[in-house]
Amino acid sequence: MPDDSPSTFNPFASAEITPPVSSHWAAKRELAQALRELSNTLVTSAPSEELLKQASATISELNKALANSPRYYGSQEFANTQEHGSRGELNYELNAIGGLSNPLSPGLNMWLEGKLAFGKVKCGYAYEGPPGFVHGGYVAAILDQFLGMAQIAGGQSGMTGTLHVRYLRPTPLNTDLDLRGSVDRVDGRKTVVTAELLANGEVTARSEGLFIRPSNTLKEMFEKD
Ligand SMILES: CCCCCCCCCCCC(=O)SCCNC(=O)CCNC(=O)[C@H](O)C(C)(C)COP(=O)(O)OP(=O)(O)OC[C@H]1O[C@@H](n2cnc3c(N)ncnc32)[C@H](O)[C@@H]1OP(=O)(O)O
Repeated sequence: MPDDSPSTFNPFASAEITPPVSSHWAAKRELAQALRELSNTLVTSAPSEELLKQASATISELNKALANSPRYYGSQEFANTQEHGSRGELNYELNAIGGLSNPLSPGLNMWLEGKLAFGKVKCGYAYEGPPGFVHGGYVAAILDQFLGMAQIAGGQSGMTGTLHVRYLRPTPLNTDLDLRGSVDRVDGRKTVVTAELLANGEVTARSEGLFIRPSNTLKEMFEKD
């Protein structure tokens, strides 16, 4: 699984949101944001059935128009075109948790300051689990992605082998959430990373992840087209 990102591309260099690599992705980010707003409206409104059906029909038409364009299934297929950015850059657009062009992603922003990792995210009503609070599965997903980035400070990257989350108190919706983490230890192909999720300065969840740099066999599996 070679890193084909240009050496100048480091989305984790600062707290600034990494700009899109092209006007194509800028437009997609806008559409993804509009879709997030649509999701938020859908789960927080009670329009008439007539308006709901009208909206379904309009959106289906729009979907047909968009689907009738070149299709690339997954970041690797986009990268293979050599027109839509490297796989590293595409991760920043398409990733399920941090991708800004992916409307399902809450848009986790992450960066490294020396050996410390930081992150910011906000989850709207579409992420509700317990009333008024973020679903625990999303909390775990955010921590998984964040720990996966933080492991870079240990000098290698790998897949999540285990993820432990301790939910200390409910994580509020519609609140700026902060993450901070660091590498605890590196042992051969294994990296252990710890992180905390905070709301209004209070820790709501603590986590530890074991990341394993894949064996050659697995790497070959990733590399095959
Ligand atoms: C370049 C990549 C970029 C990867 C890009 C990074 C993105 C990270 C951010 C997103 C995070 C994700 O969602 S990742 C997606 C969720 N995770 C996954 O789907 C992972 C699925 N599992 C796998 O692909 C595999 O099982 C691996 C990679 C975890 C390990 O496979 P392997 O490389 O063949 O490992 P193997 O030789 O068997 O074992 C090596 C050592 O690790 C131990 N070990 C193996 N698996 C586990 C495990 N799950 N939990 C604990 N320990 C384990 C073994 O006992 C052994 O210890 P010893 O005998 O040496 O002591």
